[in-house]
Amino acid sequence: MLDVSGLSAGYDKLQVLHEIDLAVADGQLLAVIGANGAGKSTLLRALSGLLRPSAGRITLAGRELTGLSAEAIAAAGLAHVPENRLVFPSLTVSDNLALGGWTRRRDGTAVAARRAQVLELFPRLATRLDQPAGTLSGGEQQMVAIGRGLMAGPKVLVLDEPSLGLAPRLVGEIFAALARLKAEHELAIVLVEQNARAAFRVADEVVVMDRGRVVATGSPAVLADDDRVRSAYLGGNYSTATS
Ligand SMILES: Nc1ncnc2c1ncn2[C@@H]1O[C@H](COP(=O)(O)OP(=O)(O)OP(=O)(O)O)[C@@H](O)[C@H]1O
Repeated sequence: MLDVSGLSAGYDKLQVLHEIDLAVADGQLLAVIGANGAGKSTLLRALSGLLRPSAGRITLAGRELTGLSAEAIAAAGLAHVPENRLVFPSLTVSDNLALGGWTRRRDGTAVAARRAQVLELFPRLATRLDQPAGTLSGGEQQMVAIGRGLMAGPKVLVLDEPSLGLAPRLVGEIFAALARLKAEHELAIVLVEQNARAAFRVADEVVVMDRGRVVATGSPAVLADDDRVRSAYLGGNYSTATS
C-alpha cells in the first residue's frame, strides 16, 4: 500500500532523514521505534507532505505522492494524526469529527457511515458528542484525533505517539482500536511509538531508527530476539511468549 524508498528530508540545512526505506501493506501495522531525536516525527511529516523530501520516493497504492502538497496527500488517502492530539478544544466532539470528514462533505452517506464506524470503535465518544473536545481526558482527546483522521476514509493512517502521557488502560483501548482497524478494516497503519513494548504487541513489522537512519527492520518476534534491540528498547526481561 505505502512504499517509501531512499527518503531523505530535513529542516533548512539540517538533514534529519537519510535514505529511509519502508513499506506497509493493507491490514498491516508497521511500528517505528527509536530514541528521542531519531527522526520519527520528521519521517511522518515527510510522509504527509508537511515537509518536502530532498530525495527518495513515496507511493501510495502505486500512486506517486513525492513532492505533493499535504492537502493532495490527504486527499490521496494518507491521514496523519500528529503528536499531542491536536483537537479543536472549543468545538464539540461532533464538530471535530465533522471537520475530519470535510473533504467528503458532498457524500453525506459516506460521512455518516464513517462517523458510525468511529463511534463504534470508540464508544466513549458516543456519549460525549456535544462536549467541547478541550474538556475531554487526554485519552479521549486522542480518540477524537484518531477519529478525525478516520473520517476522511484514509487508506493509510500514520500516528505519532498516540500513547504519550496516557494511563495504561487508555493505551490498551487505543491499541485495541488500532488492531481492529487493521484486521477488520484492512487499513495500513504506521505507528510511531516510544512505548516499544506496547508497539511490539500490536505490530506486524517493526522499524528501528537511529540518528535518521533505519538500523533494523523485522517482525516483532525476530527483533525481540536481537539482544541490542531488546536491551535498548524492550528491557532485559521482555519475552514475546509472556507479553
Ligand atoms: N522544526 C524543526 N526545525 C529544526 N530541527 C528540527 C525541527 N523538528 C525537529 N528537528 C530536529 O530533527 C531531529 C529529529 O527530530 P524528531 O522530532 O523527528 O525526532 P523523534 O524521533 O520524533 O524524537 P522524539 O521521540 O523525541 O519525538 C532532532 O534533532 C530535532 O532537533
